[in-house]
Amino acid sequence: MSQLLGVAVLGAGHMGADHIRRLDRVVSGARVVAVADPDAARAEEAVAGRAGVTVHAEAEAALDVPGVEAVLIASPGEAHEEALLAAFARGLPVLCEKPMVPDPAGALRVVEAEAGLGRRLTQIGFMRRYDTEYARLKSLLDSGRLGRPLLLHCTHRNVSSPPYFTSAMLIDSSVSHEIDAARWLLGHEIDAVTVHRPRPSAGAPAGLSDPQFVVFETDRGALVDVEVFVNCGFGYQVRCEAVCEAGSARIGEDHTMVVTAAGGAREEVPADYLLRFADAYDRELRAWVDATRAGRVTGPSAWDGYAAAAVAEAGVRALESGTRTAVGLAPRPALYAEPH
Ligand SMILES: NC(=O)C1=CN([C@@H]2O[C@H](COP(=O)(O)OP(=O)(O)OC[C@H]3O[C@@H](n4cnc5c(N)ncnc54)[C@H](O)[C@@H]3O)[C@@H](O)[C@H]2O)C=CC1
Ligand SMILES: O=C1[C@@H](O)[C@H](O)[C@@H](O)[C@H](O)[C@H]1O
Repeated sequence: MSQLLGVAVLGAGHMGADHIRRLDRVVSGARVVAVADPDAARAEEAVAGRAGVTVHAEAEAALDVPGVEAVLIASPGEAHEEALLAAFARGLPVLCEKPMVPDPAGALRVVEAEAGLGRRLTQIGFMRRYDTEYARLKSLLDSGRLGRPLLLHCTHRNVSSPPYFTSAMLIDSSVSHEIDAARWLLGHEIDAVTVHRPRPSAGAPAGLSDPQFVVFETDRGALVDVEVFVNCGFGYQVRCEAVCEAGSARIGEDHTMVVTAAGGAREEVPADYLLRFADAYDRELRAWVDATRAGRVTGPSAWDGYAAAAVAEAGVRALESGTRTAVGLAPRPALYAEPH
């Protein structure tokens, strides 16, 4: 491995451009070597002013650039399976944005391909695991001081959704974070989903079922509810309260500054995930670069990516049918025997 980990970034949109900036300016130990995006203007804009970075229309061309030692996938979810398999074929470690692969059959093919290699190469971009508040909640639950967790109440609000957003994406794009966070915080698998739809907000695009109220049942008897509202109009809010046998713990309420002036107080609300989770993305990439340089793979695994896809797919079916829907998970390969 060279002194600075050479990274190819696939996809130079919102997340890709932000990760390129992060690899270049925030995280030490890595350098961006190649960027691929079919939108050449976007790729050029993302690498502007950076010497020694090549730009490509095809993902595989970027992977084959000399000096590429690892891959960061930030293309749309539908492109992830092909990119992951191409990285595996070259033995390259990967940080793949969520959703790992949106459809569970494709996600399982990725798991099987990695298990076939006999070693982990993939870390999935579930950045909440690197957020200070989530990490503190996880430590508290793991300590057992509050007894067994019984309920998680979650809120996930975005100011507005992108134009391509569908009702299913509230679950498989947005709630995918709560699916992973719940599995990780509780150490349980999710085995059933019910989705309730209140009347849609007048602030949501016509035809979008927004907000939604999602209820997950876990294999050890806990319940997780998620209010997801992606056109709330007022701010980016991600909250979670764990209710346990001997107490409760709440995160996501005191993240920003409170400004007191002119006889009143005003709490700032972040506008989007890039602001709310800025530190978490930094820590996520630092952990990935450090582990990769040390020849290790840590963090959310391809199995976690598959489990999230399977639960989300059951959630989308529950949304469409209006009924409680069971989640079917394939057997977990030995490679992923460690707890999530
Ligand atoms: N962890 C998080 O909080 C977030 C994660 N995401 C995830 O990041 C990924 C990218 O999302 P955004 O940046 O918001 O989307 P975006 O639409 O802003 O950018 C995607 C870029 O990928 C390019 N692209 C399309 N096909 C490609 C291919 N085959 N190879 C390389 N590039 C390709 C597009 O031209 C576009 O420039 C998605 O998986 C999304 O779910 C997005 C927002 C937040
Ligand atoms: O991952 C993300 C987006 O893709 C998704 O669309 C948003 O709802 C989430 O808040 C954000 O974290």
